[in-house]
Amino acid sequence: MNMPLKTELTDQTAASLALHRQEVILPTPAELKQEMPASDFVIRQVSEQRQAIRRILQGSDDRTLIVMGPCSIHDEVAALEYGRKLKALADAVSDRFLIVMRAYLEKPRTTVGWKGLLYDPERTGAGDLNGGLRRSRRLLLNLAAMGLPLATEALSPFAMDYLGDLVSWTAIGARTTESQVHRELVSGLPMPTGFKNGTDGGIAVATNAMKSASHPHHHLGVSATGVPAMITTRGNPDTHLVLRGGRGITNYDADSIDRAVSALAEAGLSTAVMVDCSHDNARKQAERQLDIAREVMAQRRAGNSHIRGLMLESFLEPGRQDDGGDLRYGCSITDPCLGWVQTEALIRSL
Ligand SMILES: O=C[C@H](O)[C@H](O)COP(=O)(O)O
Ligand SMILES: C=C(OP(=O)(O)O)C(=O)O
Repeated sequence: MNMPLKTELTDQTAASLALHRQEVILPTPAELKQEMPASDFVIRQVSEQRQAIRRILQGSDDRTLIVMGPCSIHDEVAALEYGRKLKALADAVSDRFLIVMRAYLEKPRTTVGWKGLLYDPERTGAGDLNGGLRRSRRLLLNLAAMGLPLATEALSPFAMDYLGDLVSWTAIGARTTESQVHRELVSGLPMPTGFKNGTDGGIAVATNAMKSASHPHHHLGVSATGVPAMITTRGNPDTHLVLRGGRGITNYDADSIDRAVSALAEAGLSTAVMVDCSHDNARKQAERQLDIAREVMAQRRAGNSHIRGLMLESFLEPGRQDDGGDLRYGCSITDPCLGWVQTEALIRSL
């Protein structure tokens, strides 16, 4: 196992650079995967789950894809308890829904804040990617062992190299959909990926992202063995739009969805749409997700076959809490979530 190692920078330029940044050596993706391998069974399961998601997005399976779970994971014990409950629910409704668990390990921040288990698992502010990578991979392995398909937000362009083999669906968030680096990343990802609309509610950034990510790219990266590499990607044919509202405006109503579908069709892109019932659509009030999910499913039942998925933020306990002191078990420390009781009742009622 690689021990953390602070590099000594020797020449003068490097010394001045060292004032601005420090380096802690991490395991390479290949080393971490060797230390914590995914079994052949899990690899096959992930591949089948990705295929099942693709079938829904392409319309050959008319179930609804639901990506749901905590806004962020800060406590692995609570995440595993949530995963067990979710798996039982997912099995019970599998004739109507394909449920994928949000196992979000990286959080994009509007300015600053805790960036997720991957970066700072003890939430001390000091950062610990060595610990975060291992704890993140262990958690995904344990959740995958339950048979759950897993979703993450792909934020760091490098994190997927460590964890992507366990992920069945991923999102590019509202704050990064416009980023060329993220579009290049998605172009090389092996799983279906949703691009969120921008934080201002505009969908053009997402349709541009889908076009860009469907093409091959060459970009600067790091190989599985940790050396600089030119990465050549194939283009990802399995991207779709996620409507999450923006700047006080919601976009889950029938007119907004129609406008989005027309824009996608005009651009020659997949018209499969997922509605994120949380974020700006819920105006950060978790309980609004209940009505939004019902309203969107009603549109679907009324014949809007472009609606293929929902996203929900849900955890064991409702609401959110500020981090620090005695934390309420199973309650979000980032955005507010539905509690489990509300979540289960909602899914069964849909
Ligand atoms: O989904 C979570 C948050 O909306 C996102 O990470 C931004 O959070 P922030 O505005 O609290 O930084
Ligand atoms: C940060 C998230 O969403 P968005 O990018 O829509 O804000 C999220 O889904 O956790």
